[in-house]
Amino acid sequence: MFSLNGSNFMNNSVYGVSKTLTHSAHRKISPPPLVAAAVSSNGKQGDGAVLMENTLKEMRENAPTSSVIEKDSISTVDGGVEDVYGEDSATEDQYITPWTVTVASGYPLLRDPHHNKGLAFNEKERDAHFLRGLLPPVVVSQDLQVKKMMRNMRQYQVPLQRYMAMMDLQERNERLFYKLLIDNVEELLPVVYTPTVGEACQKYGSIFRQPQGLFISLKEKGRILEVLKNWPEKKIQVIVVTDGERILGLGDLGCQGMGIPVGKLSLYTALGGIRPSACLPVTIDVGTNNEQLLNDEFYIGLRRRRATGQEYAELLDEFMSAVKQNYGEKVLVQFEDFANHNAFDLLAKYGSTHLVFNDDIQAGTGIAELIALEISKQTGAPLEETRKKIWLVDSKGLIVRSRLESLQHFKKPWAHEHEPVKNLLDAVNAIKPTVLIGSSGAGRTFTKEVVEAMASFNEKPVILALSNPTSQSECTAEEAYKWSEGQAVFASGSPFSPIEYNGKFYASGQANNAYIFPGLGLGLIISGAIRVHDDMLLAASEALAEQVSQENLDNGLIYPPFSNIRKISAQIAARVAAKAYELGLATRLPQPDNLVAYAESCMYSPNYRNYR
Ligand SMILES: NC(=O)C1=CN([C@@H]2O[C@H](COP(=O)(O)OP(=O)(O)OC[C@H]3O[C@@H](n4cnc5c(N)ncnc54)[C@H](OP(=O)(O)O)[C@@H]3O)[C@@H](O)[C@H]2O)C=CC1
Ligand SMILES: CC(=O)C(=O)O
Ligand SMILES: [Mg+2]
Repeated sequence: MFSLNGSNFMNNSVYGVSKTLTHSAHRKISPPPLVAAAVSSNGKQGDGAVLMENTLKEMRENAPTSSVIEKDSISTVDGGVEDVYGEDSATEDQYITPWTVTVASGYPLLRDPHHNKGLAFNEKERDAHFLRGLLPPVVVSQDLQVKKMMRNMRQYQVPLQRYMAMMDLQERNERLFYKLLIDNVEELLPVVYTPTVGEACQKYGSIFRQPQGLFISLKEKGRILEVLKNWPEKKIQVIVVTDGERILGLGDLGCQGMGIPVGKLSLYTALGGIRPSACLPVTIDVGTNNEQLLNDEFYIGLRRRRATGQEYAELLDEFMSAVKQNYGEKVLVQFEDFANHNAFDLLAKYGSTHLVFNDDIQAGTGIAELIALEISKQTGAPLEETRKKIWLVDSKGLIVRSRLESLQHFKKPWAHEHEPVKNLLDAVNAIKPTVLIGSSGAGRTFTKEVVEAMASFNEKPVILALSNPTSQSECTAEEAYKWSEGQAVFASGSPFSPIEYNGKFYASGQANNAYIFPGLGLGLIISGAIRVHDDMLLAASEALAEQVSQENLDNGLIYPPFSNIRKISAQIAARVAAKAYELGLATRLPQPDNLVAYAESCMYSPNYRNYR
């Protein structure tokens, strides 16, 4: 049976060979095990086993005899360890072997984020896994660890410090990281995701400590399959990939965009229950046109201007082919934060050959298309008619018929008959919309006059300021409520704290694709879907809308609280999976009777596992 739930991997089933183990765990070392299992998430032998066996062979040939090892196991006078493999004594021009270390127990176990439990290792585990003395005597529960981490986290005044503390935790103790995130999702989402992740990407070069995710640059052209094989996990189910050209509303951050796939995938796990080992963050580095980064001595990416045209297309094509070759037909690839001059082409090109979607454009101009599709579905009116209910404004003003020739192709369906209107305020006054959605990436474009106009012809104007991070929000929650005199139903891409206006509290919602993609991804995976269809996105939106209670609506909230997100994701996953079966795009047969229960049963739990 297919299961996403945790891993079967137990430390005892994996033999590890490490120099540290030689010294700290076994005073008399037994010969290296004859069979080395490459550590894969399910405990089975992966491709890496071959590499591991080669390393062992090499190690045996180079290793000292057992008598030397016995001598070696005695600490030297100054408390250090003897240089068994000659690494320390080798001069800089001599070659040394980068020994492969797999985790079995002892010190490396404490350094392995996938299995480390810190002070939560119990007495039995401390004995069985050579941890005695490596930890102070106290044994604590995971809940107490969460409590302590949250207390520490709240002491940081600067959001970026919280982000770095969370990233450190992810690198140190993965399950604790996810437990923290799941149990405190409303408080920590703004830390690992928007808005703080935006600042982290801007400063990624300076705060860079441990590499996260896979960096594929033009240097790797012709070798991308090899690069994918360097990634330690073999059973990848979701890839989030960016080329860093449109990071939130912050523009081109080049290679430093990596924070986004890392953050999105942590939400796939925390919010959607996809196993962390099944997630692969990727940044494609084709250069950057950001002069500031090109001149920044700490910039981590290629120091060249962006590749375009054929050079760009070939790299992306090699990547997409390698992904399919390495992980199969059913790996989900989410394109993230590509500039729209590439995003639409990539989606069109790979939509029919790969399991791909783009949560920006399928929720950007895509928002308009999905709303039109949904109205058409609910009313039976033709799509061409329902599109006419939706008007778009770009940097040049209202999108109208007379501009048709000069419009990018994705704007053309929205060019309706109307005289030209140059700015948003005039457009709002001319169209008198009931809902105003901002995804301009340009902060403060919903001015006082615009909000007042919305409030003048709507009892409850719906105002959605989707642009991220907070600095790019079209208006703040306070502005929306104040300028509309408390009438607005407001939600924003990055969260705002509740606002007090005229003695009343207004809590706004977070209109963010994070509600959708984790559940969508889970639904695609549990059904074994081979393509993403627009109807699946609609099914996901409908499932989300059904989670909004009357109480939420009465409080002016058009989104359910994030605190229920795992239940919401299971509902979304079930609806997406059902749609995949209905459309004949599901390959995991037979269809489970109860898709919600099945989705829930597949979700990763961050609770610690017991080790034999
Ligand atoms: N909340 C969420 O879940 C999501 C939020 N976003 C956010 O949306 C923002 C935009 O992303 P994306 O659509 O990919 O960006 P793009 O740059 O592709 O598109 C921005 C659009 O806004 C228009 N625009 C820019 N400035 C103005 C202005 N002053 N007045 C009117 N229109 C303007 C541009 O016009 P022109 O074409 O003429 O240049 C363009 O059509 C980002 O901040 C991103 O973070 C994105 C995805 C999901
Ligand atoms: C939320 C998101 O995907 C964005 O702002 O780009
Ligand atoms: Mg995005």
